[in-house]
Amino acid sequence: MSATVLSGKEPAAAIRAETAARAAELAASGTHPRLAVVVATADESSAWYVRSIARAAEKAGIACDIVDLGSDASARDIRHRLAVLSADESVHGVILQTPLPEGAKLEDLASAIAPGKDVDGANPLSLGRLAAGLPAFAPATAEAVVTVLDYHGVELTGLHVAVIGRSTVVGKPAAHLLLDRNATVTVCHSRTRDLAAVTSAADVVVAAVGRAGLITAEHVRAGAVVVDVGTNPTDDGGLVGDVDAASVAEKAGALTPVPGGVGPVTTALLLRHTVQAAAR
Ligand SMILES: NC(=O)C1=CN([C@@H]2O[C@H](COP(=O)(O)OP(=O)(O)OC[C@H]3O[C@@H](n4cnc5c(N)ncnc54)[C@H](OP(=O)(O)O)[C@@H]3O)[C@@H](O)[C@H]2O)C=CC1
Ligand SMILES: Nc1nc(=O)c2c([nH]1)NC[C@@H]1CN(c3ccc(C(=O)N[C@@H](CCC(=O)O)C(=O)O)cc3)C=[N+]21
Repeated sequence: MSATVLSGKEPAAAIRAETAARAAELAASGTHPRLAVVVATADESSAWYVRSIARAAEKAGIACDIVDLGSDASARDIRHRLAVLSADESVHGVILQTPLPEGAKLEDLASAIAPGKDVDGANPLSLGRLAAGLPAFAPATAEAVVTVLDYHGVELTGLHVAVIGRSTVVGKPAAHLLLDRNATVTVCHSRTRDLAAVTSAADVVVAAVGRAGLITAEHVRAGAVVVDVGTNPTDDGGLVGDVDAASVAEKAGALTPVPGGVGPVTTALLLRHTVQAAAR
């Protein structure tokens, strides 16, 4: 028995099409949606993401400025640039890539992103509003997790979901979005004792760690739904998830692939948020 593949390609294409149509409407009325991507890292998985944002933005009719400050940028420089972009009326969305240089903390720097332009939900105000159930942009990756499950008809109410990872970009906001959908959520991290025991009690496992192949069949209950958020570059230029797909596919009921799962949906949602920000 092999797990059903929960592809992100179809929901991503639908979101991109709707986003391109809205971008064209806005352009016709004189607003040209623009996203600024601030980069201060040489991380390869971040570089993959930035390339796919630039490509998808172009296709959707959204201008995309890559602002590369280099991996030795200071926290002060990054913060200043975010503030300048936030004050620029021609820019509708601002995102800061992680990881960041030593000593720079996303939660701290992102407070310089105006909440209305915070299309990746990185400003602590956005995360606070999300946790409080108030309107805010959710981090695109966290929203992509729920979007993929929705698209494939996974009804979350009452399910036990184990989220592995507690970052501000993925784990924490994903836990809030899942709670909002009436799931029972357990958040795991590097200090979790007996990870496999915790995750194999869950109906749905969301892996957002950043370690290739960490999640094996022993972490997963038979028939469970597994969402693989990890994007780990391989030596030969490929990309693999946090889930050991070969062993997990034999036990899980359903599994999102890498590539072609959460990633494309993340990119599509980021652009949707940008158009929403431009429409305001
Ligand atoms: N597909 C997509 O759209 C996206 C993919 N990603 C990918 O998702 C992954 C996670 O990203 P991000 O959240 O930013 O990463 P972070 O490094 O910020 O967070 C990783 C989390 O995993 C936890 N962790 C580390 N090792 C273990 C372990 N052995 N067992 C259990 N938990 C562990 C850490 O725990 P602790 O807090 O205790 O340190 C931390 O909470 C990366 O591969 C990244 O590239 C990220 C964003 C978007
Ligand atoms: N503030 C911040 N927010 C992020 O969301 C964020 C970040 N920093 N830093 C880096 C990680 C990594 N990440 C990816 C998203 C999509 C793909 C993606 O779309 N991958 C394609 C393959 C790549 C391609 O085809 O171009 C796929 O999975 O099919 C990859 C990686 C977001 N991240």
